[in-house]
Amino acid sequence: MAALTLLRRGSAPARLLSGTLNARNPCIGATQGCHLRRHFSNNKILVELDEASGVAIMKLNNPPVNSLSLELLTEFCITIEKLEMDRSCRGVILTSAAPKIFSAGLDITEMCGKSAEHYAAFWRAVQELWLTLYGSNMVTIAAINGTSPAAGCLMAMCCDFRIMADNPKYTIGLNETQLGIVAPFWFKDTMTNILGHRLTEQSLQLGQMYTTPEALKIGLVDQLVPEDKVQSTAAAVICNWLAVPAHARQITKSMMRKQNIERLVNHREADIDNFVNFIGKDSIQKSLQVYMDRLKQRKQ
Ligand SMILES: CCCCC/C=C/C(=O)SCCNC(=O)CCNC(=O)[C@H](O)C(C)(C)COP(=O)(O)OP(=O)(O)OC[C@H]1O[C@@H](n2cnc3c(N)ncnc32)[C@H](O)[C@@H]1OP(=O)(O)O
Repeated sequence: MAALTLLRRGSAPARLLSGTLNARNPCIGATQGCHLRRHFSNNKILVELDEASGVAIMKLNNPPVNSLSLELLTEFCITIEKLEMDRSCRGVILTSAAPKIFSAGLDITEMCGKSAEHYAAFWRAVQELWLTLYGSNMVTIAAINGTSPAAGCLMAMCCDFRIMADNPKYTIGLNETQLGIVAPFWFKDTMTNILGHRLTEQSLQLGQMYTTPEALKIGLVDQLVPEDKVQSTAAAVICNWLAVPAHARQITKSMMRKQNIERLVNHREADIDNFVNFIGKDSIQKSLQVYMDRLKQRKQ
């Protein structure tokens, strides 16, 4: 099932056309103290949906570093699809349940020493995450409360707005080349739409991880706030986004993202073949192993 919500629902979806009392300002209910909260979680994702505001807080919960395993990727897509179908949900704040780490990116162990079938299933799930999140009709805000390399950064870049904790220890970026691997074209396209061609080229070639002031300066994140203000700022920002007429905002989002989404949809199988061939190479397996060994040695 291709999770192409924006393309599937190119015009305003029925659930929004049906309207609600607070359709113009969905945060009114929340400020009036009318809180109907629903909690649901699967193994790796915690969700709290406030029906008054229409906002779900979605927390990645895969300790110690929220690496994106096949299980987490699958649960992530199911959760977004579920929220997308839920009439009472119109926006998602994506954040981490782990202290200091938003997400360590793809689970490297899923890309080491496994079969070609496993690599293909894993990569399909990574694609699905991107299609689901980047193509979501909902307002999506990344509340980046920790370091966020590679696919962690990609997840944040898929969102409509990025708020990051202003902590000198946190970094964010697409560091794939540092692992000896190459970010695929749709990672590159996502970053290019945010940073522009020149900066993306430099950033990808160097596998650059940015400090928080650097990330703000180049526009990789939209706002820096003190660590204890990340969630409250995200809640305030999402209210502003939800106050815009939904159908107009959604069509605009679709217009801006459609080309990138179609590109992956049209080349999905070739992209999987490419990944499987690339990641299965002895030299690439060696690079990943060296990288993992270095990570472990840092601790000793
Ligand atoms: C064609 C191919 C394209 C593929 C595109 C790839 C996209 C990706 O996302 S690749 C993944 C890139 N991620 C990274 O480079 C991050 C690596 N991790 C770190 O830099 C650090 O772990 C940290 C900054 C995220 C956290 O540091 P710290 O709090 O000091 O925690 P540890 O380093 O001690 O890590 C704890 C534990 O977790 C393991 N681990 C860390 N990252 C990953 C990961 N991405 N995948 C799998 N496992 C990871 C780490 O090895 C430690 O394990 P143990 O030693 O067994 O405790």
